[in-house]
Amino acid sequence: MSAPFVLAVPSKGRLQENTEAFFARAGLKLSKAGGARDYRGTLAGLDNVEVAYLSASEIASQLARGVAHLGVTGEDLVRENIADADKRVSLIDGLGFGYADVVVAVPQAWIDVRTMADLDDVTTGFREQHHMRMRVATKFVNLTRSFFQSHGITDYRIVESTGATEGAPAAGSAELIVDITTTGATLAANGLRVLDDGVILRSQANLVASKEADWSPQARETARVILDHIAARARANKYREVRTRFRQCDATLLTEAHSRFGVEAPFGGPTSSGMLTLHCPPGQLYALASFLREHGAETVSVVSLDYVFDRENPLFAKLETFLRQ
Ligand SMILES: Nc1ncnc2c1ncn2[C@@H]1O[C@H](COP(=O)(O)OP(=O)(O)OP(=O)(O)O)[C@@H](O)[C@H]1O
Ligand SMILES: O=P(O)(O)OC[C@H]1O[C@H](OP(=O)(O)OP(=O)(O)O)[C@H](O)[C@@H]1O
Ligand SMILES: [Mg+2]
Repeated sequence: MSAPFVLAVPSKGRLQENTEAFFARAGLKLSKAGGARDYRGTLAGLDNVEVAYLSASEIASQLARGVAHLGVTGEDLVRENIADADKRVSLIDGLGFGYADVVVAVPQAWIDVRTMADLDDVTTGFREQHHMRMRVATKFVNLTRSFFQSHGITDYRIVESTGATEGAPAAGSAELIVDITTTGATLAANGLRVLDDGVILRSQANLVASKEADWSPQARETARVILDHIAARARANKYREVRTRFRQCDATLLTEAHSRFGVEAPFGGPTSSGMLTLHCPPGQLYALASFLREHGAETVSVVSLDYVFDRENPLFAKLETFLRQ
């Protein structure tokens, strides 16, 4: 039997729920054979796929090492945990959940420190006054180092923190922090404020491919099938299907509809009897329906799409390009 294709997904919390829902919407059902406590699962209909349930940071490491072929994890963890990330993994697609910003935050009481340049100014004075370097509490050691370096800040020291980082300044174990924030509530509750240019990374959950994994022809075929489902669902989400039929419907009208409403005509222009199927961005539906009726349509129907399978699969194309590099 050939080696399994490994898909690594988050094992807990909102990331797990969102990941399962995301795959389900794409028609790919994840299931844990042994129930909730099992850390191995399957993907319905794809026998050679092994689903590995892991922590989000472990997923980043396994992708770097090639233990998993594809995985779902946050971009922040990819950039923090994988040196030379763009060579070793490819961010195939942002999944629209798990949004979090990695930020530099200082005590609100530091009214003169609004920017990274201000921070640079105070670090030197701090060192002279306190005979130690300013301390930054974070678990994002690598992201912090490269961001501070890019701003020319060198007079600081990192204090590694694995939990309750926002509490470090009040507890006296650091002067400022680098951590993730989504709503900003935790920072505010701890009397902290993000510097104006202090957003290091805007992260979200991504579908990530590993370069090092064993990309046998069978593994590539499995990836193609998975990415085909995902791309078909993504394409379906972007549009609603609009149908109409009226005599005056012609190529000129279609050109105008395309430029005004961003519609696509996936099956070509109107037939000789004026039958037309369009794919229209959801926000433009009413405007399009009004336009078509103004030009002679009696009826315009609109339906949601579940999947749109195109011959071209941009996600698989991206994977292939990455594996060739
Ligand atoms: N409000 C949030 N809190 C924590 N993580 C979030 C939040 N919003 C999005 N994320 C993302 O979720 C991922 C972290 O998930 P999680 O905390 O489950 O993993 P982990 O850090 O590996 O596990 P653990 O916290 O048990 O060590 C990161 O990519 C992070 O950006
Ligand atoms: O900006 P906010 O919306 O307040 O979110 C940010 C906070 O949420 C997370 O903690 P969480 O409580 O999820 O626990 P975790 O660190 O174990 O993931 C994260 O570590 C921050 O502390
Ligand atoms: Mg966490």
